[in-house]
Amino acid sequence: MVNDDDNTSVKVALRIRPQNAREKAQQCRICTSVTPGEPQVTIGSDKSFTFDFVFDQPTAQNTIYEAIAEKLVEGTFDGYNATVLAYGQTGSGKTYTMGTAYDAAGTLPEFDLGIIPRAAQHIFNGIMERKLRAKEQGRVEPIFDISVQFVELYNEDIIDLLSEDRNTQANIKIGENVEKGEIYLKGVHSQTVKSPLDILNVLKNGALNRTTAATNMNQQSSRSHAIFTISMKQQRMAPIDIPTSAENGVSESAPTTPTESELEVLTAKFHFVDLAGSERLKRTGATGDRAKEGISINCGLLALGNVISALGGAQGKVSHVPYRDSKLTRLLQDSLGGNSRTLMIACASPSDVDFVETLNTLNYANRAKNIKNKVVANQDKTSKIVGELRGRIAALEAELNEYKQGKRIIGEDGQETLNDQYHENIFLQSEVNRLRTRVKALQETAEVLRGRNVTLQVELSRLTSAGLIPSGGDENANPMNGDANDHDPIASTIRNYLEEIENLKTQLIEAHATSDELRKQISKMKSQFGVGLISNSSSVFNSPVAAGGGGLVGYSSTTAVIKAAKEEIEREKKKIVEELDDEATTVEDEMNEDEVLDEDETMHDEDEEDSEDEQENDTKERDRICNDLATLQEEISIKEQLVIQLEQSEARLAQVRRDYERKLAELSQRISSTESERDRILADINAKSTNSKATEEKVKVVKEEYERKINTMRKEFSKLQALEREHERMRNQQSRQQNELKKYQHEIQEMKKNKVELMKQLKEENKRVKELERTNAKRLAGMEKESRQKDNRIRMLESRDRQREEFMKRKTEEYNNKLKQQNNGRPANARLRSSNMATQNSVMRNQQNRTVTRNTLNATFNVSQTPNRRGPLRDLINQSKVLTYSPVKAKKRWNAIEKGITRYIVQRQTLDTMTEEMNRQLAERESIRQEIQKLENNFYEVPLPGIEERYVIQEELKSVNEKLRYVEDQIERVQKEFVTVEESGMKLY
Ligand SMILES: Nc1ncnc2c1ncn2[C@@H]1O[C@H](COP(=O)(O)OP(=O)(O)OP(=O)(O)O)[C@@H](O)[C@H]1O
Repeated sequence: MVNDDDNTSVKVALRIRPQNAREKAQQCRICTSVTPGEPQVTIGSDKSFTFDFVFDQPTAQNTIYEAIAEKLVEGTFDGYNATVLAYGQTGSGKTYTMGTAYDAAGTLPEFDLGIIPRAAQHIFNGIMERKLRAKEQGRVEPIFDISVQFVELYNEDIIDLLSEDRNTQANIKIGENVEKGEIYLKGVHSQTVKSPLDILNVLKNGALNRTTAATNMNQQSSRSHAIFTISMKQQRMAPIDIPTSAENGVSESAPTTPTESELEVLTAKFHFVDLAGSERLKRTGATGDRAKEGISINCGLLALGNVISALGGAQGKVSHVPYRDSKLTRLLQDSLGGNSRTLMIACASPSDVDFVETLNTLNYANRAKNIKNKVVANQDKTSKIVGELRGRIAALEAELNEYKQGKRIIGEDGQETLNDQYHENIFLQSEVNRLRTRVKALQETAEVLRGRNVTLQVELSRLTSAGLIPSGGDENANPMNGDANDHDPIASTIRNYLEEIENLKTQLIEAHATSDELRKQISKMKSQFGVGLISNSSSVFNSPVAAGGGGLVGYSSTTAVIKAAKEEIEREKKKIVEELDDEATTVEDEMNEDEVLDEDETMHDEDEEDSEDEQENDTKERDRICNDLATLQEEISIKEQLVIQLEQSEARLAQVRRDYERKLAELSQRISSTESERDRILADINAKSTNSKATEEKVKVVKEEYERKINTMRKEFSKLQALEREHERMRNQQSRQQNELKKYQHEIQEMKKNKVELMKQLKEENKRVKELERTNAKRLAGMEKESRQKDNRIRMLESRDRQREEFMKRKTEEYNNKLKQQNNGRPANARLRSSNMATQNSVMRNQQNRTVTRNTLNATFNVSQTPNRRGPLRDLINQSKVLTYSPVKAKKRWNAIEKGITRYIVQRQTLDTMTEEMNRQLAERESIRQEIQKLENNFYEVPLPGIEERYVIQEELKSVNEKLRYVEDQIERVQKEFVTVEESGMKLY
């Protein structure tokens, strides 16, 4: 059971908390603004971010829950894992939003309850609802097992918050179920819960054990990452789809009816992750243990940032994700890029004092948007297997039916073939049916003729008794009688004419009878199978109606055959196109993979040659298979053309048939009118037979007239005959075409076999390629490990380098001096420019120092760097990477790396200096505010100061307020410049 949106992106929500009392007291400005009606936030004056959800300051807890968490909790009832992750600086509201610090004593008002307590309530309400529904519907009630775990990650140690025994903590291990792609904790207590209150008690007890401490920024700051997990196991009776059996066995596409139900076991895990604050160490003013905690927190979050970057990298191509770099990322492995619906809530402060932290949070969250997870419901294996087996049984039953009917047989060579006798049998049966129809028609004709004979006999005896015809068996006197009247031209003409009429009549009756019989058969078939089935079924091709030749049914059957053949071809085409697409994607992926491999293999020449040969062979082989598939596709297109031609000739045939039928009807109409005319004239002649001369005259006229008429009719009749002959010719052609169609179908069958063969080969090829991929991936992982170690060494060297560089201090001093000067009236941009110049100059000077370390770095950095997306330095290294090794290229590459590093350092230094400036200005703003407060107090002091004194205070207040406005403008300006500098260079992570 795969989810519809099984490729689900990690959703990101931003929550901006209201300003706290301290920020209000400091009269901090609000630096964030949310676009109304849009999930968009702007920080500073013009830097905007868009997320899946954005909640501004006044948003209530229940609104947040309903908008983002409710759906995820519902999903756990269908077996989908979920993770909610709160990220942000200290005091930004992570714990408040998640509800991790729940107080079961009930001091927390309902309004303030976070996501976890609400989810607990929701889960148990859901359980009750489902049980009640099952009861009402007379079904077996589902059984639920809910258990919870609560751990914290403190200084890279996993601590079970539900365990009293702190000694067992060392035994906690992270395990992985590779088959399910699931990460779990060994040695962690899992507590079964029976009610929402149980969950809340567990939450409270765990929260009490959690490591918190007061920092500069939050009185109760969480010093660890907390993961609260609710596991749900559900056993329920789920309806199963039973395929209905058709007459010819059970086909795969047969409609299904949900009649039975079977036991289904679903499991799901919901992780609630409350991360520790992401702020810089400096801001919390932490020292000692707090500082150590801070470093550990930042390492974890840095690793998380690297994982997010790797997963959300360019075009979703992920080569290596460093999950194992920290325990936090390892624990969240299945929530990031794995089997879980994941939501990250970025918590932020609106105040300008937290400008830099908020900007960092927004950047971090922005990258998480690109992560794609693969979400699959956790259904137990047994239910899955039962479903698969049921399908298999249906297919086997269908096959068995075909064997029973003799449609399929096993040849002497053990190969399965379609039975010729079966087809012959069906053909003969159709022939018998056709003849049976004809016999019936002839019987009906005979019946009509018999009736007509009786009528004529009666007429004859009537005329004889009336004396109009001589009696005594003198048949010669009867004008309608043949041979004896040869000498009488009128009589012979009339006789011939009558004979012809009789023949035509007989034919007409037979045609009517045949058509009636066929019509009956059609309506019988319609009522038996329904119209759709008749027109679609390919068995109609062999039906008696089709073989019966001519008529509407024959036409519709051939149309059905053509339609079926076209559909078959369409299906084949689609399959081939899909397979070719798949193949193209695989080839493309492999090509890309090859590129990556190529890069790495520049340093492993021997391996490279072998691998290249293998890959070349693989490519050739795949090309060959692709060509074969393309040829097959071409042949099928040709066949398709032929089927179209068949269809056209079929249409022509139908037209001729229609003409023929119409003419026949007209002729029969005219025959009957001529017949009545003849009767009338005969009666006249008989009545006036006394006057022979006049009679002769009249007879002559009548004769001439009739001869003319008969001639015309003969002409028409011969035309009709020509039409009939044409019809016959077309029918022959049609049967030839039907044979051709059969042949084509046989050929398509053969082609299918070939295609199966090709697909097999393709599969084998893919298997081999995968094997190769696995080997390469292993090698790549090894190389990446090596590369990481080298990265660490580089980082170490860089930090030592930086420590040595005293120029930073000098530069800052210079900057501060310049700033002071600028405060006295110099324009802002000039100041920034000079600051940057100073930075550049310092860096230039510093480059000379750096050449010493450069040799060391040179030795450390070799061309074997593997691609990864961890941080800007690694990005630079990857960007400047060249495919083949040469001293010149290596030098160029080194220069590019060095330039990048310099650029990055300059950018970091500028940002750091700007942050310091911002902090200094914030501090200045604070002192101005205090000064204002003091002046205001003096102004309203009791007893009130004198007028003069108050005037002086007022003047002072004016100038201090102006100063405040100036400082605030400065803060805004630096914030703007900060965003610009940050955007201009590499990203901070
Ligand atoms: N949306 C909000 N509405 C009202 N108060 C809030 C909101 N968000 C946070 N707060 C308050 O702000 C203070 C700090 O919040 P909280 O402890 O949740 O921050 P945190 O991000 O978890 O910090 P840390 O990382 O240090 O643990 C708390 O007193 C909390 O009640």
